[in-house]
Formats: sequence, structure tokens, C-alpha cells
Amino acid sequence: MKYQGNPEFSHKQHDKIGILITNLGTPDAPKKADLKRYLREFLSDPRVIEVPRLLWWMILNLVILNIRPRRSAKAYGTVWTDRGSPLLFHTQDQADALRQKIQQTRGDTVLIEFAMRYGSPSVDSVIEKMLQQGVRKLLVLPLYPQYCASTTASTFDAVAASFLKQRLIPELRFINHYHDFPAYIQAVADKIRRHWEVHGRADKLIFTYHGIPKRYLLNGDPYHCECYKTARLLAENLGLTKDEYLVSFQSRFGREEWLQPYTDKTLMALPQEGVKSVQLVCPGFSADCLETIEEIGIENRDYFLEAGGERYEYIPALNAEAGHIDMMAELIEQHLHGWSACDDTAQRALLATQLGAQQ
Ligand SMILES: C=CC1=C(C)c2cc3[nH]c(cc4nc(cc5[nH]c(cc1n2)c(C)c5CCC(=O)O)C(CCC(=O)O)=C4C)c(C)c3C=C
Ligand SMILES: [Fe+2]
Ligand SMILES: [Fe+2]
Repeated sequence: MKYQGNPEFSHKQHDKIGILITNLGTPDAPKKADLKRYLREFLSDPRVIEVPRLLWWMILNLVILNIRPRRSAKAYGTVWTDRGSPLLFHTQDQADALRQKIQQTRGDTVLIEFAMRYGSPSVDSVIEKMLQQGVRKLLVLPLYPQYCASTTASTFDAVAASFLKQRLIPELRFINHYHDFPAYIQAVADKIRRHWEVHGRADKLIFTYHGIPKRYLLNGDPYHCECYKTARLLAENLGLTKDEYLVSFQSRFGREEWLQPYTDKTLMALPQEGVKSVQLVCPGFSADCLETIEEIGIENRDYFLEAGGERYEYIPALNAEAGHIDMMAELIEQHLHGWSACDDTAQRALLATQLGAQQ
């Protein structure tokens, strides 16, 4: 059978609204074999690596997958916890907290789940489960505040691919970005303010974002622009002047030029310019993960201190904090507008009665 359906379909079944939050995904364990599987899936995505397929297949399989898994496994080992990868357990906590919050007002007419674009739980398996549970309207929220084809559009691809095999596809809404959503700006700004209350301020506040190849920006990706807009809105909210903050881009991969200025090079240069203390925040990451805890929390700290810096602080991501969950709930409610779970139940009941009378 080409298209899957639910033979238990009933006209009396109440429609449900499904809310699916997603993030990038992470390896199952900090081991070479797990990294190889994870990196193969991730780096085979043409939305991530825009290079002719045959050429990339050779580079990936003959070079990268023979070198990187060992190195990355070591890095993941430094952030791994009893609950596994931070990205996984923070996303799980976010879904649990969101479920509690939204079900307080909407009851069990709404299902809230999380999925990962790469690795598990996969987008496909979670959508399948939600459809089986009666979801007929699906809202997808990729937890990337700034739109990027490599992350946001890739998530859309996975959702669309999952529908390809379904007989009954749900109504779909997809949140593209929320980089300028007031409650998101407020939540990040509040987090910075709370850090200042405990630790005081530094010479510079650095907004550091995951980079992408510069070529993607030149080909029309709005990510760079949305990163800068987020930084401007945060600076306005915090009352910062232009010389009190910086924007930079981290996590370079491969040899071509990525978005500049690079975070590592910036941190190496700042002490010579008289900047001795810095605070770093990652407004593009909704959950702490390898790229924030290890790369920003550890690796870049060393660069700054070795270059003569004196004080370096990383301000953690919003993770499953109440302010973040409230912001997500507000964003979701805004996008649920006009959707109610059972608005056609009465019509269905009527139809079922009519069908019954005809038989
Ligand atoms: C926040 C947005 C992200 C963008 C944009 C992004 C683009 C991007 N990433 C790579 C390559 C790698 N990224 C890796 C890890 C990683 N990336 C993001 C987010 C974005 N990536 C997250 C949340 C994570 C962490 C996952 C975790 O398990 O904690 C990795 C794997 C780690 C490693 O080996 O260094 C790679 C590789 C590219 C090429 C790219 C844009 C083209
Ligand atoms: Fe990445
Ligand atoms: Fe990295």
C-alpha cells in the first residue's frame, strides 16, 4: 500500500490539534560510531551542504567521516550528562513544560510532542504517532529563532517528506522564525539582566550566532539579517550603545568563507583593543548544546584568556526556564488563531447520524 491510513478512522472521533516542537538533533552517545551515523545523516542533507552531490559524497565519505567522528566524539564527551546530550534533555524538558502549560487551558484536545531533525526521535516517527492519536491540525515550531534554509527549511523538508506517505494529511501551520517576536526579545533580555544582577557588567556583551557559509547569504538567505535584527532589538531593550556590544559568528565548518566576524578571531583580538572582560550570549540557540557549552563555554574562553583577556562569562540559553516556556506558549497561541480542536465535531456527528439513517 503506497499511502498509509488509519483503518480505525471514525466519524465520531474528535479532531486534535498537534503541536510539534523540533530542534536539530544530536548523537545517541559520545562515541565514534554514533557520531559517524549522526554526521552522515546531518551532512548528507543538501540544505546544509550546498555542493554538487557527487563531489560532496566523495568528500564526506572519503575524508570527513574518517576524521571528524573521533574529534567530535571527544568534544561531545565533555558536555555529556547522566541524562544524555544536553540538546536532547533540554528539548524534552521544553516539551514537557509546554504540555503542562498549554493543557491547563486547552485540556487534552491538544497534543504536544518534540522531534529532532536528525537522529531520534525523528520528525517522521513523531508525526506518525500524532496522526495515529487523532491529530488533524498540526502546528510545527522549529526552535530556531532566526530563519535559515539549513535549519528551518530543512525541518520543513522533513515534515513534508513525512506527509508524502500519508493518506490523510493534516492541516499544517509552520512557524518560520520568531527573531523579532517581542516576548522572545524580552525573555533573552531578562536573562541577560538577571546575569548582570549577579555578576555585574563586562566591557562588552557579545551576541554570538552559529555561522553559515557567506555564499548562502549572497544567494538570498535572510539568516544574517535576522541575527543582526535580533541583536539590535536586544540592545534597544537593554539600553546598550553601539560600542557596548558586538555581533559575531561561530562554529565554522569547512574551508570556504563563512559569515564574519568570526567569534574566535574576535575574542583573540579584543584584549589588544583594551577589552579585558566579555559576556557572551547565544540568541540563536534555544537550548544549550555542544556549540554553546563546549565551543563558547570552554574553547573560546581559552582563546580570550590566552590573548590577555581577564574575565569571560557565558550566559546560558533559555532552555526550559519559565520565561521561555511562556514565550513559546504565546507564540503558539498566536499561530493557533482560528483553529479549535473540535470545531467540526457537530458537523461530523450530524453526518454520522445521516449515514446511519441511510443504512
Ligand atoms: C542554530 C542554528 C544552526 C545553524 C544555522 C547551523 C548551521 C550549520 N551547522 C553545520 C555543521 C554542524 N553543526 C553541528 C552542531 C550543531 N549545529 C546547531 C545549530 C545550527 N547549525 C546545533 C544546535 C548543533 C549542536 C548539536 C548538539 O548535538 O549539541 C555539527 C556537529 C558537531 C560537530 O561535529 O562539530 C556540525 C558538523 C553546518 C555545515 C551548517 C550550515 C551550513
Ligand atoms: Fe550547526
Ligand atoms: Fe562547533
